[in-house]
Amino acid sequence: MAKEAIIRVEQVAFSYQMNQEQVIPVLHDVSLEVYSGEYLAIIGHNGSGKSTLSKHLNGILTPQQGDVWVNGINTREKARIYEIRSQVGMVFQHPDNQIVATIVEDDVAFGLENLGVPAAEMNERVNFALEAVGMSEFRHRPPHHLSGGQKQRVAIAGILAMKPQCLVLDEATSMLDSYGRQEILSVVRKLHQEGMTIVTVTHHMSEVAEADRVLVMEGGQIVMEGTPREIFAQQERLHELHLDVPDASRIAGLVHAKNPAFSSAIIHNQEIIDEVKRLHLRRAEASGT
Ligand SMILES: Nc1ncnc2c1ncn2[C@@H]1O[C@H](COP(=O)(O)OP(=O)(O)OP(=O)(O)O)[C@@H](O)[C@H]1O
Repeated sequence: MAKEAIIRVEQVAFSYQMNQEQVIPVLHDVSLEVYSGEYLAIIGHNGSGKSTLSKHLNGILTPQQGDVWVNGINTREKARIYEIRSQVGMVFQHPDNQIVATIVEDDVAFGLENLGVPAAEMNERVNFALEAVGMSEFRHRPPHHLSGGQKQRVAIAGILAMKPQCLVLDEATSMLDSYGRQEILSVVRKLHQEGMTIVTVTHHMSEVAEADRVLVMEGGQIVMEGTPREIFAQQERLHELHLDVPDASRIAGLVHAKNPAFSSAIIHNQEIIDEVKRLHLRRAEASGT
């Protein structure tokens, strides 16, 4: 069955115009599709254009050349921007900058109020969204009493209340401690399992290992594409691009260099344990013990 694209980015170019003399070219002829139900990770070193690209996915930025289509709507159609943003929602790096109300449930309802959703439906959607991120019990709390991870969950709930098809996370875990990151990752994992399309921009390679597909950016272009396993197998190329691999891939690469029987195609911690067990078993069988 042909894959259905929710978002199409076609030959996009974009520069930031600082003043009359200074222009910073960032994206150069970038094309990609985001398919319904996939988990896509976008990686690249600082300044490679990931955030600028992600801001094109729901019309926060519009291309200077090329087009971006969200379910067939061109993001240049400013009259349809709410429609676009209710289909593709974005979560940013700083939880504090995304929270506008003084009570959690009002914050989650904020976007719906702007859309003029009737009160009964609004209540239903806020309940659903808070439940989905595990924040129902905090609904009457002021957001500034919450931890970073909890605030990000409220920000995600505000987007889920709009019933989007696609959630774009732009370094949404980078300000959080490891517990906060795990909170967000488990919410995102669950949403994806339930069918939501996820696009994540991240520097955390262990998060990338969870994706279905990875795009690597360099100098405002997409220079690599593949599954996490395909991408992380190319450690030298990633090194040239100043990118890391998950700890599990690095360890497997080191062991593989000493013992080629140990697989280097490893991206998850659990696979290291499985590989050690497999080799032990093989050795035991070979020695007849
Ligand atoms: N609002 C802006 N005004 C001017 N220049 C900008 C703006 N936002 C980004 N840039 C510049 O555009 C280039 C690409 O930035 P962008 O944030 O898209 O990259 P990135 O890959 O997301 O980087 P990082 O990993 O550091 O977040 C950088 O040179 C950056 O300084």
